Amino acid sequence: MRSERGLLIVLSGPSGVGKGTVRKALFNQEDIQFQYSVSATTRNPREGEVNGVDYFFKMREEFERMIANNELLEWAEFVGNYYGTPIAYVEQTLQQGKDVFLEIEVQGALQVKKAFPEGVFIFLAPPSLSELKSRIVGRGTETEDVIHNRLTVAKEEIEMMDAYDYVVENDEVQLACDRIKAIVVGEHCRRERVAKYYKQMTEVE
Ligand SMILES: Nc1ncnc2c1ncn2[C@@H]1O[C@H](COP(=O)(O)OP(=O)(O)OP(=O)(O)O)[C@@H](O)[C@H]1O
Ligand SMILES: Nc1nc2c(ncn2[C@@H]2O[C@H](COP(=O)(O)O)[C@@H](O)[C@H]2O)c(=O)[nH]1
Repeated sequence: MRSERGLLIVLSGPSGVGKGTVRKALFNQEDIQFQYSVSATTRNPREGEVNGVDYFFKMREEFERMIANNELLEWAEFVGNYYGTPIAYVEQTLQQGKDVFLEIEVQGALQVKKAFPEGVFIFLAPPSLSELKSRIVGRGTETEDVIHNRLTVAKEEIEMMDAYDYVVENDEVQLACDRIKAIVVGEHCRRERVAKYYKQMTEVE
């Protein structure tokens, strides 16, 4: 027995820890049944990124209109650009009983936690700060200034780890994927057990 609404799964963590890499690896696996929520952003597309697949790329004015029209479940300004989660897709998909997967930064994840405390909040942690730095530098997509800013923010974000339900270390991509899948299976089982016992108890009365 599955609960009627899907689970909202939020993967978050500092820039460069490997959220995008782990998310892509997860979605390449055949047994994955989560639906990925594509975010909106005002940042410029990186080489190879496709509008509507990686992000919905927006002008600042368009994004601000989305904020004003309450079209976003959460949004944040991160190192000079807006990022946000379109609410309509998330609501419709959860309503259809499907699990929705968000990959977002920490300010946004904390906003989602307020709106959807029943979500599953996973903090992806680097093996060390020096490894985080080499990953973000090694990716080669940011200027030195942006790297410096992202690392400064990362130190503050790591302090928010405690607000999450789970911490998953991204030492190896496949291991991180396996841990996330195990968390989701465990959460479904836990919620189904609670629903079953709740039904039994209320039937007795
Ligand atoms: N487990 C891992 N071991 C080694 N390198 C990794 C691992 N996971 C990701 N990386 C590398 O680290 C870099 C950053 O990864 P990625 O872009 O996925 O991070 P991110 O958390 O999505 O960053 P951002 O928040 O800035 O978008 C990439 O070059 C990626 O290949
Ligand atoms: N609060 C939100 N953060 C988001 C969203 N989509 C992506 N992100 C996060 O932004 C940073 C930077 O991303 P990048 O693609 O420019 O490297 C990263 O931590 C993403 O996870 C969102 O909808 N809301």
